[in-house]
This record gives sequence, C-alpha cells and structure tokens, in this order.
Amino acid sequence: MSFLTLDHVSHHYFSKNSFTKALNNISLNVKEGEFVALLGPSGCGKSTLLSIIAGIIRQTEGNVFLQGKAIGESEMDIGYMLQQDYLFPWKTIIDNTLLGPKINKINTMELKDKAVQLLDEVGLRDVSKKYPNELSGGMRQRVALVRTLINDPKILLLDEPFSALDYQTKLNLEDLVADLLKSYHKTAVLVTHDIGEAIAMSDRIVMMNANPGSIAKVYDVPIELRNEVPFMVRRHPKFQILFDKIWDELEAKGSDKKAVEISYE
Ligand SMILES: Nc1ncnc2c1ncn2[C@@H]1O[C@H](COP(=O)(O)OP(=O)(O)OP(=O)(O)O)[C@@H](O)[C@H]1O
Repeated sequence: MSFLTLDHVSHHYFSKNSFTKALNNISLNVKEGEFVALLGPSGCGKSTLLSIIAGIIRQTEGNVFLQGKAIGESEMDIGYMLQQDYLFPWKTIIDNTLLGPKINKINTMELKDKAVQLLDEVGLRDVSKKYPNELSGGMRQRVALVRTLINDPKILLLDEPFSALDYQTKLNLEDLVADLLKSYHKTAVLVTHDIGEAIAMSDRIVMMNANPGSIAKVYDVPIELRNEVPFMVRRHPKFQILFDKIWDELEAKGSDKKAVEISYE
C-alpha cells in the first residue's frame, strides 16, 4: 500500500510578469519505510516538489496524500531538514530540539527524556547545555536531525541536508541518518545533486527532467546495496555500475536547463 501518494501533480508559479511551469504531471507512490531520492538537473523542480509534499506550497493540479489523508491536515506528520540548520543561537541545544513541540503547545517535560536519548544516539549527549555557536557544522546538523525526529514525524523530507558540510562529515552523517531512519522505520524523501549520496542512501532514485519538471526514470537500487551502510555501498562494484548509468543520463540532459518561463512583458 502507498504511504505517500503523488497523483498527477503539476505546479505553476505565477508572478506579476511571468508564468513558470515548474512541475508537470508527477505521479509517484512511496511505501512505508522507503527511502526515495529525487535527482535531476538544476531547476527541474525537486525543491518545489518537496515543498508541496511538506504542505508549504499548494500544487496547482493533482493530489498529494499521506496515509490516504490530504497533505496539510497535520503539520506534525512531516519532518523537514534543510541545508541550513536554522538553530536559534540564544537557545541551548536541548531547548532547540524541543522548540517544535513547544510552539505546538505540547508538554515538553515529557519529551525531554526522548530529546536526551536522541542526542545520545547522535553522539551529542555531552553538549545538550551548550549553544549552537559552540558546535561544528556537522554537530549542528545532527541537532537539526534530532529536532526533526522529536515530533515523531511520519515522513522526513531532506532537502540537500549534507551539501554544506565537508566531505568526511557528510559521509559520517549519511551513515548516521540512514541508521537512525532505519531503526525508527521512517519513510524519507531526499533531494540531492550528489549521485553517490542518492545511491548510498536510497531504496529508489527518481530521476527528473527539467523544462518542465517531470519524472524521467525511476531506478531501483539493487538489494545488495540497500543492505549496506552508505559508506560501504560506495565500495560495492554495483555502486559504480549504477553511478555510471545515472551519470550518463544526467549528462545527456545537460545541467543548466531552465523550466519553461513565459514572459508577459
Ligand atoms: N517562488 C518561485 N517563483 C517563481 N518561480 C520559481 C519559484 N521557485 C522556483 N521557481 C522556478 O521553478 C523551477 C523549479 O525550481 P526548483 O527550485 O523547485 O528546482 P530544483 O530542481 O530544486 O533546483 P536546484 O537543483 O537548482 O535547487 C525553476 O525554474 C525555478 O526558477
């Protein structure tokens, strides 16, 4: 059964002088516990699609359902992790992780133990009383991950969450995120430009076309790779085969195509 359903989703951006067709007729079913990556040339609508799934923007056409319910009925169902951590500098790490529930008027006393446990799981128990500026970029992203998981969201939306990190930190975080999501049996959609990251972390990879954004191809990641931690996936012979296939496909699409933009001027 489909956990997340995208049913003929299209999106147009309208501004005073122009109209951009960002997404055209996207249909996709994501199973519970599945990890799906969205990959494609710049401007193909990956972030737009993620914002629609998050309920931040409303699609122009089509429907999006999470467990059969239209998106937007409960914000708490969705966890969002971005390239920037958006931690509040004047709040301690533990208070930052509890901010979402606090805003939603949930009793944070009950969630404190869970926050401590999650901080422990990401190796940050000792810094819970510190402030964000005392932490490295990788540590801050781990706090952002805890903040996302504290609400126990049904689905995690990851918009290039590792792209601002150095390579080694990024690989370590990929392993950590994959491990945590697997142990909590979370469903996730990742937007990335990094083919290796998409293969290392995902069960399926959705390759998108630009101009306008649509689904070009869906790759099933071989089971041998899905059973490994991301770091080890990169060493598997099947990794390189899939990498080359996707690379050739992306090269063929070109990397700088813009979506259809019609100016009214
Ligand atoms: N708020 C907006 N108003 C008008 N057009 C927009 C807006 N946001 C995005 N677009 C356009 O919609 C198209 C898809 O943009 P989007 O950011 O979703 O693509 P993307 O695949 O995430 O790009 P990138 O990989 O470069 O981050 C682009 O042509 C972009 O210019």
